[in-house]
Amino acid sequence: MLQCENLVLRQDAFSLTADLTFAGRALTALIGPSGAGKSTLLNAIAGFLVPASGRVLLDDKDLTHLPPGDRPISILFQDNNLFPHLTVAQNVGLAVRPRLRLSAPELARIDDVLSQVGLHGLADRRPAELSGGQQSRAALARVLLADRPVVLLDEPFAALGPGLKDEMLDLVQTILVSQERRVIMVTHDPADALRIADETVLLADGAAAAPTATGPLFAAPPPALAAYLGKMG
Ligand SMILES: Nc1ncnc2c1ncn2[C@@H]1O[C@H](COP(=O)(O)OP(=O)(O)OP(=O)(O)O)[C@@H](O)[C@H]1O
Repeated sequence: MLQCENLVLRQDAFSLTADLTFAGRALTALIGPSGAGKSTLLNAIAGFLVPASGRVLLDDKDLTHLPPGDRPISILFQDNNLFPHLTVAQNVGLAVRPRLRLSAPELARIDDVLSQVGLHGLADRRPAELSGGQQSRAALARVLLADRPVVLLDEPFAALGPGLKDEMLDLVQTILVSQERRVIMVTHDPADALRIADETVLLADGAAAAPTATGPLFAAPPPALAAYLGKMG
């Protein structure tokens, strides 16, 4: 169970409060207007932003003051998930060996995760030799190899066309959720949340609302969500 306990997050004049429990093994979407603090909240969970107050807990263990690399958390961003000078296998291997001295069992495991994401046979390519969708799959393969229980997605598929984005969302659901990872996904798009998120957290007006079942939330949106959906037209 992941908890944001009485968190207050500040970035210059911006402030966000979050008192949330991400229970069970659900996939949660974070949605809300631009600048509402979606990335800020993910960064605090991942350890890139120190809270002004409050705690981040995973299964009752206090993570608040652990550096990002020591947290049992993987994060995927929209950009810069892959190093251009490294092959796909090396990019994925960074998850387990920062210096890339990979053992035979590790190389076999890399082959295995590449197959899981549909990149069998492309291990020796460089990112520039892959399509956008294949690059996303390679980044996801690294998350699989890292094998951390919490996975944070900060709109990693936003640059893909709608068909490819849906394919990646489905892959996230079928692989990560079936492996019982705790996935929290930032999105601008209600369709993404409705497609794969069991529950959704609305961020608006400086606060994160409690996680709510996604279908019912969008079927009867509270005023702040209705305003956001209205602006999306
Ligand atoms: N490094 C920073 N320094 C100062 N202010 C920042 C910094 N990063 C973000 N902010 C501010 O914090 C607020 C929340 O930003 P954040 O990126 O978390 O919003 P978001 O909901 O993820 O937005 P978007 O949907 O546009 O990505 C914004 O007002 C932003 O200007």
